[in-house]
Amino acid sequence: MTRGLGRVFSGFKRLVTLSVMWSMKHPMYSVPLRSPSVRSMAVLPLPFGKPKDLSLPNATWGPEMMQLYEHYNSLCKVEVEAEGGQKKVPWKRIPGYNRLLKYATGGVYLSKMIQSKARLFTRNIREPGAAFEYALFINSEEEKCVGIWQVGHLLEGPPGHVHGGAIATIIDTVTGCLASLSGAVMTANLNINYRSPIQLGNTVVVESIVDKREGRKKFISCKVTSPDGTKLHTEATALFLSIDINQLLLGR
Ligand SMILES: CCCCCCCC(=O)SCCNC(=O)CCNC(=O)[C@H](O)C(C)(C)COP(=O)(O)OP(=O)(O)OC[C@H]1O[C@@H](n2cnc3c(N)ncnc32)[C@H](O)[C@@H]1OP(=O)(O)O
Repeated sequence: MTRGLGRVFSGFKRLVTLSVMWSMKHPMYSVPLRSPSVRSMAVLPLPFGKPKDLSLPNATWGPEMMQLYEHYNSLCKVEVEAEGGQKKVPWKRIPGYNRLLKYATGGVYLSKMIQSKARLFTRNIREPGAAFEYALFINSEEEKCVGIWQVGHLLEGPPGHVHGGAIATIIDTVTGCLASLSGAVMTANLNINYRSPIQLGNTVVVESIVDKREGRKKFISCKVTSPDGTKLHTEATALFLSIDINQLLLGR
């Protein structure tokens, strides 16, 4: 039974992987996938339901998180003048899902059944409010990404405060989202200065901008502050390299 299902899954593996990336329109995979086979696969229906957007307010969001969400969400409705007298809405909220890939190729120790349960690291914990609650907003005109994050009790490092690795995850996600605006990337380098600890349960704002580009390289900087911007928690710089997503997925 398991073997039979495995065979069905492996047949669907590439199809679903690529369809999901396509259907979710995540900036990380926003470049059109060009091979004809990929294009035809993308229009086929998914064998599972529409993914739930988790970057929307839930009952665990505190007042600061809600205020920030409403602020950035309202920016997503503001039109600005673009070239040729056209109107544009530069801010967009990035929907947040449990996973980007249903069936990634996986490493040698990952069975096909387990692969099918793969989840985004930041969406690993199902309990709302327990870990990372977040929403990402991107401004493609200014090449800027802002993340609002409420950090739950399961992210404890030093007593009562957020683990440095969890902060690195937050920074990697926000800077990675910005870097992947024009195609798939991988983090090559992440350089973090922890300035002041973040209390568990607090909300922080993560702002990132593109500093420089050089060929495949994107240099991005990032700041993590309190919601009113008065307290600096963390500063970071990151280097992202654009990659061929097909090579990554096929493990070449
Ligand atoms: C919305 C959700 C977003 C989440 C984003 C999450 C992103 C991630 O976490 S990615 C996971 C963590 N990252 C990884 O696992 C990456 C592992 N590393 C790799 O795969 C590869 O080393 C990779 C892709 C970064 C670069 O490899 P490759 O494409 O072969 O590049 P390579 O030829 O070695 O180097 C290209 C250039 O970059 C430079 N470079 C590469 N790595 C680095 C580095 N770490 N520091 C500085 N420069 C570097 C090289 O010196 C070279 O420079 P130049 O062209 O001037 O000579």
